Amino acid sequence: MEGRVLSEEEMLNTIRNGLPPGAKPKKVIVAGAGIAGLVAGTLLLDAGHDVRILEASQRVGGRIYSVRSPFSEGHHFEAGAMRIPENHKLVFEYLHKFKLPYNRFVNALPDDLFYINGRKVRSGIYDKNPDLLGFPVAAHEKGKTAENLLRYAIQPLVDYVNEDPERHWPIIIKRFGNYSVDGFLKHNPFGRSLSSGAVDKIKVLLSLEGFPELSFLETLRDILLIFINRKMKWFEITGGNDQLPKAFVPRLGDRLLMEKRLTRIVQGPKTVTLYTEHPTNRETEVFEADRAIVTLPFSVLNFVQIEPEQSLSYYKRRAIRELHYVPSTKVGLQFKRRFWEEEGLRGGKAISDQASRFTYYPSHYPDGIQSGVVLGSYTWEDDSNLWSCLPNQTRIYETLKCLSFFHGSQVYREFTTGVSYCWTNNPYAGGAFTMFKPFQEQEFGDAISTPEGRLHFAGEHATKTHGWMQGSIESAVNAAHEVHQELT
Ligand SMILES: Cc1cc2nc3c(=O)[nH]c(=O)nc-3n(C[C@H](O)[C@H](O)[C@H](O)COP(=O)(O)OP(=O)(O)OC[C@H]3O[C@@H](n4cnc5c(N)ncnc54)[C@H](O)[C@@H]3O)c2cc1C
Ligand SMILES: O=C(O)C(=O)Cc1ccccc1
Repeated sequence: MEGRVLSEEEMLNTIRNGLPPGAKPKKVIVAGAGIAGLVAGTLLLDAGHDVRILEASQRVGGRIYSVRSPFSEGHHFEAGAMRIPENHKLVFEYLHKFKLPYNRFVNALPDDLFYINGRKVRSGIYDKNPDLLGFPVAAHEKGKTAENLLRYAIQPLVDYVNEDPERHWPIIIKRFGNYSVDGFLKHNPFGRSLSSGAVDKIKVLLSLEGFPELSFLETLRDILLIFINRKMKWFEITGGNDQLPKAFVPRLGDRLLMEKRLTRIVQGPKTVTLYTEHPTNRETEVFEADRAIVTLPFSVLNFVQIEPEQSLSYYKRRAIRELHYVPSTKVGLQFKRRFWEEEGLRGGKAISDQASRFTYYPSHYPDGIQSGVVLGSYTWEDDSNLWSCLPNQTRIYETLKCLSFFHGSQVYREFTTGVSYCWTNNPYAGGAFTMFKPFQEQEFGDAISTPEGRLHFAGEHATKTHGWMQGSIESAVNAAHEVHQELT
C-alpha cells in the first residue's frame, strides 16, 4: 500500500495509546459502521475530532454478523467472520481492550471427516495413506497429501519470500502476480507442475476449489500460508464475534447514525459533502466535513455517485469497478443433541465434494445444554453460487442431505431449526471479501487505499490482508493517522 506503511508495532501502539496529540480538530465523516469504520471513528473521536459515522443498515458490524435467530438456548452461528488466527494481533488488542472473552476455535482434528469421491475417511487415516481418497494423481505424486503436494509446488516461492519478505514480496508480485491458482499449480514456474488430479486434490481439501481463476499469490497469502500451518491456534469470541463491533457503540453514542445510506459524495475545495437516503422512507440528509473515510466495500461503492469524477484517480475508479468480491453462503443448523461429538468431533470439520463442501462443528456452546449448532455448509465462489439461487428452506434441506452422508439419517431426527446467509445478496456487502484476480494486484492494487482529495479509504479491501478482520483494522488505523495528520 503506497503512503501508508505503519508497522504492526505502530498500529498496536495507536490502539493502546491513541493517535499522537496536537493535531488541529477536524470535522470527519466515516461512511460504514463495520469494524473498519468503528475503529477509525473511535480513534479520531478520542483524538478530539468531531466525528460522525453513517451506517446504511440497522446494526453495526457489517460482515461480522452473529446470527441468533431462530436458534434457542443462547446459540448463534457466525454468518460472517468466525475465526481469529493467533497472529492477528490487532484483533486481539481490541479483544483485550474491551475485555471480551474468547475460546479456542478448533479448526482441524485428526477425526475430521472427509467424504470425497464416494469414500468416507478420517483426516488422521488419510494423512497416513493419502491415496485413500482416489484422486487420479500421477505416479510420482502418489503417497502425498494435498499439503505435501502444495508445499512441493510453492516451496521455492516461500523460501524466497522468507529470505526478506519486505523486499521480496513486491518482486514476487511483479513476477507472479499474473498467475491464477490453476495456472501456477499446473504450469509451475519452478518446474514443479502438478497433474490435474493433484491440483483437484489440493483444491478440494485445502478449500481452493472455488478459486481456480483467482490470483495464486492472493490465495497463497490469504489462505494457504495460514490454513496449512498446522501449528496455528484459532480463536473465537465466546458467545459471538459481534461483541467486538458492539463494544465500540457506548463510546460513539449519538455520533453513530444508523439507516443513513450514502448515495453521493461531492468533493469541494475546502470541504467534502456526503448525501444519504433512508433505506425505507427515502428521507435525504446532507453531511459536510473537512475529511471523509469511506469504508464501504468497493462492490457497493459503485452505487455511490462521487463528484467530480476526476477527483478520483483513473486507477481508483478502475479498482472500484473491477475489484473482485468472493461470493459466500453459509447454512447454520441446530440439533437437539450433539451427535457428532460421539464421533470425536468437538469442533473440527467435515470436507466433502458434495454441494455442502465445508462443515464446521461447534468448538463452544452455552453451559449445561445438550443441543448444538453446526455450520452445515460453508462455500465460496462458484461453490457458493450453487446455493445463492436457492430459497432458505431448500438450502437447509440440501445441507441436511449432505450431512446425512456423514452422520446417517439421525440428522433428520435431531434437526430442530436452521438459517442460511448469502453475502452476494447483501446490498451493503455485495460479496464476502475481496480477492484479486490475476494482474489486478500489479495493475491497481496500490490505488485501493490511497487517499484522493478529501476522501480516505479503509476496509478489508484496503490492505493486503484481504478477507480478515485484521485487514479491516490495519486499514482503519492507517486511515485515522492520515486524517489526523492532514493540516486542513
Ligand atoms: C463469510 C465470511 C467469512 C469470514 N470469515 C472471517 C474469519 O473467519 N475471520 C476473519 O478475521 N474475517 C473473516 N471475514 C472477513 C471479515 O468479516 C471482514 O474482513 C470485516 O468484517 C470487514 O469489515 P469492514 O469494516 O472492512 O467492512 P464491512 O463489515 O463490510 O463494513 C462496511 C459497512 O458499510 C455499510 N455500508 C455499505 N454500504 C453503505 C452505504 N451505501 N451507506 C452507508 N453504509 C454502508 C455496511 O452496512 C457495513 O456495516 C469473513 C467475512 C465473510 C463475509
Ligand atoms: O476464515 C474464513 O472463513 C475467511 O473467510 C477468511 C478468508 C480470508 C481470505 C480468503 C479466504 C478466507
